Amino acid sequence: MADVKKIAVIAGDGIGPEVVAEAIKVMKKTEEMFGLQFEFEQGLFGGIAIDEKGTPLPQETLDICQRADAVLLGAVGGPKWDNNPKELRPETGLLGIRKALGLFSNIRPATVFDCLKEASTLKPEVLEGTDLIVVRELTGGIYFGEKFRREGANGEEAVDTCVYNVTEVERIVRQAFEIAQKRSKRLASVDKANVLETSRLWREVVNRIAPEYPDVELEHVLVDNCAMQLLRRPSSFDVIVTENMFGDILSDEAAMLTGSIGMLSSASLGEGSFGLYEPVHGSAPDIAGQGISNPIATILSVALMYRLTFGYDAAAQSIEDAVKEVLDAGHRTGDIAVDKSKAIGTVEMGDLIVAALKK
Ligand SMILES: NC(=O)c1ccc[n+]([C@@H]2O[C@H](COP(=O)([O-])OP(=O)(O)OC[C@H]3O[C@@H](n4cnc5c(N)ncnc54)[C@H](O)[C@@H]3O)[C@@H](O)[C@H]2O)c1
Ligand SMILES: CC(C)[C@H](C(=O)O)[C@@H](O)C(=O)O
Ligand SMILES: [Mg+2]
Repeated sequence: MADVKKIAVIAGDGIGPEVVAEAIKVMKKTEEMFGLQFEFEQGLFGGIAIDEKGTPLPQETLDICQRADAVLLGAVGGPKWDNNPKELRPETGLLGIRKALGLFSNIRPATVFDCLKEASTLKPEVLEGTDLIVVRELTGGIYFGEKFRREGANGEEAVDTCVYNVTEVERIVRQAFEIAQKRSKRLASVDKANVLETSRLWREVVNRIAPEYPDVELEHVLVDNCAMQLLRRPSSFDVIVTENMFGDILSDEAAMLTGSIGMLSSASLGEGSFGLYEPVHGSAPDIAGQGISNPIATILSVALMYRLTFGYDAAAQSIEDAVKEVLDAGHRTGDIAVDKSKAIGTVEMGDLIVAALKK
């Protein structure tokens, strides 16, 4: 039996609780099969925490996360809280937890399953061989810079500042080079160095670090061009490293290569093995409560947790193989179904993946 690992579960809003329930089902099955032991502790987070505790990230939820070995997060947000002031927005809780836990590195793999090529809006031949990772800086940049309103010469103005220091760039870029070294050894650093000072600093740091990784082929790509090349030649990318906001946008774009945002898992990491694992998608208010959301992004996030935090590689592989087997057999939730009339629900997809797990 492996040691007991503490998992903080913060399911959040909208489809968050639905997809997290399926991921926990998978974790429980792998406990039996692989001799793993988890202790789950639930915390209120996001809009539901605003409603019940008056803040999106209650201290007790942060405490649960801080005493855990890993965090499993669903999603936050919804129209109910969209007009709230900043400190009473679910998204502020999400940024707060990333910052409080020091999770500066967000790893978002976009792997195209062969059998899902027809689910993408792109031509199958363009997608052939696409398997990339977006490494997104997660605790800096415009998300965390000073924000304020002021009275300008022409009336009210809003200001968002974007700040990066050398240390913040160095640590994420080193991680990206190291990830690239373990993969196809190609790194695309994405910036807007033709316009932004933060991007010029970013590029300088990348160029200074690059000689330490001579086996990795480096290209600099401007973000607007990258957005285009992701659709034109997605399979030529291996690891993409970029700042916070560019990474947010490019990872949703990369999701469309896989067929749906419901397929994209993520790991948020700091210096040690502790990590927060969540699907890339949001709370999907348009489909919440209908039992039709795709739980695969969250289930694949568990596989990332097993590999990156716990080193449970066999159990991680079993989850990834089970997902592939279920998709190969033709089972689809609505977001990835070509024939929507044959789509299955969230719980059914979770059950099929649990049944396909093998030791
Ligand atoms: N990490 C997070 O918690 C997170 C991430 C993104 C957005 N959000 C929040 O979620 C709310 C909704 O945002 P949005 O609509 O821009 O993005 P979204 O990702 O929630 O939804 C975008 C579209 O993708 C679909 N979709 C998303 N996940 C799906 C799944 N698992 N299965 C099937 N379809 C899925 C939705 O139905 C919707 O049509 C907002 O409040 C936003 O701030 C939260
Ligand atoms: C909800 C929002 C704050 C968040 C982000 O922009 O980081 C989301 O879009 C994501 O990609 O995790
Ligand atoms: Mg996003």
